[in-house]
Amino acid sequence: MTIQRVGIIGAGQMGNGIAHVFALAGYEVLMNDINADALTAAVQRIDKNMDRQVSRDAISADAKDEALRLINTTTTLTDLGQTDLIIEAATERETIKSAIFEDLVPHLKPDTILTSNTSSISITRLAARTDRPEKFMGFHFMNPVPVMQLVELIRGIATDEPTFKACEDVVAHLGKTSTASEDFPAFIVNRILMPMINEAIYTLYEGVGSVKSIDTSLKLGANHPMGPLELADFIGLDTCLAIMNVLHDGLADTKYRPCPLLTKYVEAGWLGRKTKRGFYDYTTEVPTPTR
Ligand SMILES: CC(=O)CC(=O)SCCNC(=O)CCNC(=O)[C@H](O)C(C)(C)COP(=O)(O)OP(=O)(O)OC[C@H]1O[C@@H](n2cnc3c(N)ncnc32)[C@H](O)[C@@H]1OP(=O)(O)O
Ligand SMILES: NC(=O)C1=CN([C@@H]2O[C@H](COP(=O)(O)OP(=O)(O)OC[C@H]3O[C@@H](n4cnc5c(N)ncnc54)[C@H](OP(=O)(O)O)[C@@H]3O)[C@@H](O)[C@H]2O)C=CC1
Repeated sequence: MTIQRVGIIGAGQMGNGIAHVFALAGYEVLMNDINADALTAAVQRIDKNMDRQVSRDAISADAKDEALRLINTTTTLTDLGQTDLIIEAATERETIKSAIFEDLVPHLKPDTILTSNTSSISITRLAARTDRPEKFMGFHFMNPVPVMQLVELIRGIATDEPTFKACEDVVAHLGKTSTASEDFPAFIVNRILMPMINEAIYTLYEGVGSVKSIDTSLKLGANHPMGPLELADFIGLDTCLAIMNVLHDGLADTKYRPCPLLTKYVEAGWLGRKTKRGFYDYTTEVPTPTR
């Protein structure tokens, strides 16, 4: 099938990045969020990120204008009924995602492909809540979407080959690279990355090192572009905790136990960059380590 109209659900940091790359590749984008302010902020963020690309000659000013023209927004989920491909990028909570798919399905065309950008949640279980598990799969972008090359594609147990191939072709059309993962908790990237981040938080919790020494160690000692605590703040500590819980519950192994300090930060509402406080304080011009 031809994919031209793409629906994106959730206009947070991932949703706006996904809308950005689809519009630049010439797809019509309809972005949905429960919060109208989130949609306004997402379009402003896309505008700003595209300006940066224009100023660095990565795209032309005309390409930016054309891409912005292709992006529309709505707070009404059922408006997404006529799209060819849906990418759900709402908050990492299974009850939220399941409710979205259940509300949406009766309004979809029969051949619309449904996907989730979930970082960790079972694709098979989400698919089972819809009328089309064979046309459902994981479409996992990395953050920041306009910069990161990878899209992880996840087959649920029922995903059929034409659906997988259609998504593979879309990733190629976006100019990105896909890898295939089977449907196990947190797939490939987060199965490996998130325990590393969680271990960095344990290293802080046990007093082995400060925020600065842990991040500097990994940046200069292992050539990571960001230290693990800086990266946790960038991803969102709520999302990191949700992923650790999916690993812990899904694999029933204590090695995935979320660090109690991570849990405490999330309970405090210290979610990282998005709330201006996490392992760093972002209210100062240069982020300040908090421990
Ligand atoms: C949790 C999950 O489910 C899965 C995940 O996503 S895990 C997270 C995966 N992501 C990572 O690991 C990111 C690690 N960090 C990095 O790679 C780098 O720090 C970074 C690319 C984010 C920034 O790199 P940097 O060298 O410090 O910054 P900078 O030189 O300013 O930017 C590099 C490029 O990224 C762009 N950029 C930076 N931040 C951006 C953002 N938030 N949105 C869009 N573009 C951005 C810049 O415009 C620049 O583009 P050009 O090369 O075209 O000029
Ligand atoms: N952060 C990251 O680095 C990555 C995240 N992901 C995954 O992408 C998804 C989104 O993450 P991210 O963008 O970081 O999260 P954000 O918290 O930045 O954004 C989530 C957005 O979804 C909205 N939302 C909540 N419920 C609904 C709903 N029922 N319908 C429509 N929108 C809703 C939220 O609104 P409100 O704020 O009002 O609740 C918010 O605007 C998650 O599944 C996450 O695991 C994947 C790769 C990387």
